[in-house]
Amino acid sequence: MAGKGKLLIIDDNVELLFALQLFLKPHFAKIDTIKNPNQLLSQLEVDEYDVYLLDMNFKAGINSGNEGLYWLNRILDFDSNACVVLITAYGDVELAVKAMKEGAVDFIQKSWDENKILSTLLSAYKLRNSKLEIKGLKEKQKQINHQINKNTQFVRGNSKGMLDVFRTVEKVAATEANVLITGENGTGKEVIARELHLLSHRKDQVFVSVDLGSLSENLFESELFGSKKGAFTDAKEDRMGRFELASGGTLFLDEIGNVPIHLQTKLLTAIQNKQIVPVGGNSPVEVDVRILAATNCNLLEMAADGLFREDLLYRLNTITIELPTLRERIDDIPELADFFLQKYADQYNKGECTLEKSAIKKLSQYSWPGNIREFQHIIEKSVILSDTKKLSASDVLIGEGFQLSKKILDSFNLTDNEKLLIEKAIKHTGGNMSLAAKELGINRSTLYDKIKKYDL
Ligand SMILES: Nc1ncnc2c1ncn2[C@@H]1O[C@H](COP(=O)(O)OP(=O)(O)OP(=O)(O)O)[C@@H](O)[C@H]1O
Repeated sequence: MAGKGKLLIIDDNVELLFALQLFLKPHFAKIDTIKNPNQLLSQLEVDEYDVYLLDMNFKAGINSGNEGLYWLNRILDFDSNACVVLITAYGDVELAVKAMKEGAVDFIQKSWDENKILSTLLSAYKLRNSKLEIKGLKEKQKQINHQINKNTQFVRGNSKGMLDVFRTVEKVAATEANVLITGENGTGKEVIARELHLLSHRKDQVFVSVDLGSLSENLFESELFGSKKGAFTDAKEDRMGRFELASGGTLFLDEIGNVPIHLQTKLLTAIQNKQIVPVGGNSPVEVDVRILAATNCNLLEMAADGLFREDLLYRLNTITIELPTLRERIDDIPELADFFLQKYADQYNKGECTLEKSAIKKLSQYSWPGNIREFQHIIEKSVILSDTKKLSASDVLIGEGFQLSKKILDSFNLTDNEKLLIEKAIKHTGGNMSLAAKELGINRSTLYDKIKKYDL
């Protein structure tokens, strides 16, 4: 069976070239040879090789190996994933080590046996395939990131509060500073974190978000730091945690104020040492992450009350960005309304829709305890239910979902009662979704799922 891969042999010993070509022919799809290394660059212009077998010494009498090192570097300049195996004079181990430091994958000493040279070259070919696979995956990751980033459109707004926010965002994005983003639920903290990532040097790497508010204490460590096979009953294989997944990119720690104090210590150690130890493992793994964190809690107050570690707070809040509530940025309501109107009109095939002045007025007068998240749901609901393309005040369905309670007080229906309890919890906590979720005994993402499901 014919071999795979292309091999280029560069050596000034013509007999050796001939012998090697004959012996290796069945194992490679193509073998070319060059006896004068000066022809190497022009050869690389015409063809691409998987593996190179390169002599270290070309000129009779000069055995410094420098010429081999020179050509090694030219090949790597041309293709950084090239797999170059060097032929060294017997006893030239020091030189071979130097060459491997410069990027050669292996070396064989002259007067080799045939099995040794074949196995070295076939291993180099395997390595080449792995390198190309990694290159392909990195490229794919870049494309996927690019696609995700393209889809995350948002409204910057022109209100004074948001202009201040973006002034800070633009100053700190390109730095490696950790940023703490504060603001009520639904004000767009994650949107701002993504924007910071996109404007940073890490933009081609991943943005990994973790909702610490919805992580149970049991899962906290394994989710963040990963786990080794056998660490607990269900750990059937090694699993990477969010820190390691985000390495090279940005890690967004959402709802940081909900982390119990004893777990804060573990978080601090990981951030401080830039190392994590997976659950069930004993060796630390280096991680290179930029930390962005968000909360709707007042961490300074929590620190004063002994509920949040001060040292962790100072690690996180090198820069703090405070997002205004929607009721503090009423000026942005027309732009936001237009943005979501177009978005949902497209999504539900409603054609070109517009909002009449009365509708904008109604949207501007409401207090928006759930901020932009609530605003977005109201526009979505209004687009779905309206019979007209020109939406007026009566088509804007603010507060319609909260009519339920009176009707079903005496009902034993489980769904109705679940809706009622959710409504009550949201009202009781003044729209604070984390607190409402806590009172209901569910996590925040489940609460959001239910709000969407019941159209509340
Ligand atoms: N400026 C904006 N433009 C468009 N959409 C936005 C904007 N800000 C927020 N949103 C939308 O509002 C919703 C809530 O935003 P986001 O999750 O970023 O808020 P948050 O403050 O992190 O919320 P929470 O505190 O509940 O985690 C999301 O669907 C988001 O896409």
